[in-house]
Amino acid sequence: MTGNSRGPLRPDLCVIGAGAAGLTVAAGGAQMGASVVLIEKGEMGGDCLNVGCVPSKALLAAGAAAQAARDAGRFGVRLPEPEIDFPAVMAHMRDVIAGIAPMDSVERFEGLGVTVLHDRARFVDARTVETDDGTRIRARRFVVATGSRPAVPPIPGLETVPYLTNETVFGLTERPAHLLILGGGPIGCELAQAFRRLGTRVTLVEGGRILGRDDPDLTAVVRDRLTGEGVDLREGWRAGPVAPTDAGVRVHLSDRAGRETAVDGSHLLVALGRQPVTDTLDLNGGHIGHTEKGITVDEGLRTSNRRVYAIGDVAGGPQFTHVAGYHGALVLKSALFRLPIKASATPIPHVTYTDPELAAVGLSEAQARERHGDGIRVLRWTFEDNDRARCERATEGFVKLVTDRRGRLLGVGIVGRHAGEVLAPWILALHKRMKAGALATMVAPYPTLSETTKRTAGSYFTPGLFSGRTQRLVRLLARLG
Ligand SMILES: Cc1cc2nc3c(=O)[nH]c(=O)nc-3n(C[C@H](O)[C@H](O)[C@H](O)COP(=O)(O)OP(=O)(O)OC[C@H]3O[C@@H](n4cnc5c(N)ncnc54)[C@H](O)[C@@H]3O)c2cc1C
Ligand SMILES: NC(=O)c1ccc[n+]([C@@H]2O[C@H](COP(=O)([O-])OP(=O)(O)OC[C@H]3O[C@@H](n4cnc5c(N)ncnc54)[C@H](O)[C@@H]3O)[C@@H](O)[C@H]2O)c1
Repeated sequence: MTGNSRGPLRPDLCVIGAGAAGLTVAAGGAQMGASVVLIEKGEMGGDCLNVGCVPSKALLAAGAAAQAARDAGRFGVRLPEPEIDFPAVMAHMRDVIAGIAPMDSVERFEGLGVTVLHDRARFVDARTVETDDGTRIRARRFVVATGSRPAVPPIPGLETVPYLTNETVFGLTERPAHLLILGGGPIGCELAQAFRRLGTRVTLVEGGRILGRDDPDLTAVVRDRLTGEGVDLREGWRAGPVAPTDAGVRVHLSDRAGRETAVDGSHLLVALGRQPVTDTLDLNGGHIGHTEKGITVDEGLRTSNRRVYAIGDVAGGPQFTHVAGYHGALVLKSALFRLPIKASATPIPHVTYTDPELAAVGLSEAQARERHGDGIRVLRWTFEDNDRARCERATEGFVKLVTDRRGRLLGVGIVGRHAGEVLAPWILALHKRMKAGALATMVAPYPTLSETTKRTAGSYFTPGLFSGRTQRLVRLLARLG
């Protein structure tokens, strides 16, 4: 780097935001020989580590431990109702974060040679970024990776009650008696199950249907489990005016038919989607086009300013940590090696970590019908037909595969135990544009949940394999001796 204390810093790469997206670029860039300035205004690691994936999965794990004790009777192991030490659960969650944090720390990044500035950044012109303390950076390329924050819609009265979002819920010190959750997306569903299993009464309000971007056949299984475990699920009800009560908060609900009702709780969690963090960047000053959905990028993740990339949640596409990391790797390829990149070149999987998990990659049945008409094939294999699932008494769920008429894989959805892990070979198969035969002919170890993969793919061939034609051929060959 050729910067000095008076002039601007002049790195090869200036990365704004140290979440999953920005850290991927900074670590990879520095290790590949580029000079890198990384600017972060808050905590290293961004949302995923501090207020997102990691704490939510740690709470789900604590909830799963409690539920395992409740369900142990099925195996002939009888345990009393588990006692939940909520402060200890939260300490477990913080300990998990603390264990991962060194990977994302200032110390590690400085050790890699990255210049880390703990400050807020904004564009002052098309090729200069400035931090609040006045440090100027004129980089060869900029990468905006400022992420997203919870969207808080203008629900009347919301400002009159203390409400939680993902930025505050993991800081609770006492277990909520009755948690009202607005929004049945991945955040709402995961936290509803985690808190319910940890002994909180939970009411989940969703204006449409839960996990609305997923195949309804798959979400039905998650719905059954949530309600079965006692989550009071109000689908089809939109949250309206909110008001404080003596014991907490009341939310008025209305449905499409114009009916009205209300729900009361001790705490309110708003999980109604995300909004990109663009407001303090002065994007217009940097000649960077944007909408309320995020920074506008092309297939190569470039903004309207050719020096500037935008990646991760702020780029307005699917909002997942693995997408942020994927974007980061692509940008390194483009910015450092000048190679062409295409963000849509590979299918993006997603997993919701409820129990049972819901995992999917590629097209859903509805999307496949829209694109390919009725010539598609839809194949299923249930967890009930899997011996490992039976041994573990986890027979809820199924694999749903969609292929074209020639057996080329179009998409797969799995709802069931460890669905996110079972999805892996399907992701590879879709990435490599394989046909069902490739998975049907592999040997899967017995008894594993992964046998569902082989069986589902194999069912593509069942009608032909066990047909009258095959039977006639076998009899003919037998007669020939
Ligand atoms: C509760 C919850 C659970 C989730 N669970 C999962 C999951 O299980 N799996 C999954 O794949 N995804 C999950 N996600 C989504 C995932 O957290 C995000 O997709 C991911 O964190 C996006 O990474 P990012 O780097 O784009 O943004 P972020 O992680 O938001 O990082 C952006 C960083 O930029 C900084 N910043 C912003 N503006 C400036 C500025 N002007 N100057 C300097 N710094 C700035 C911010 O402080 C922040 O640290 C979850 C999200 C939530 C909220
Ligand atoms: N496991 C994971 O990968 C994971 C987990 C959590 C979050 N995330 C990411 O974070 C994103 C945000 O999650 P989210 O759950 O906050 O948002 P979301 O957009 O997925 O879900 C918000 C839900 O709120 C509902 N809604 C909106 N207004 C409403 C109202 N007035 N009343 C009732 N319901 C209303 C919508 O119909 C929608 O279903 C996800 O889309 C995902 O990209 C991923």
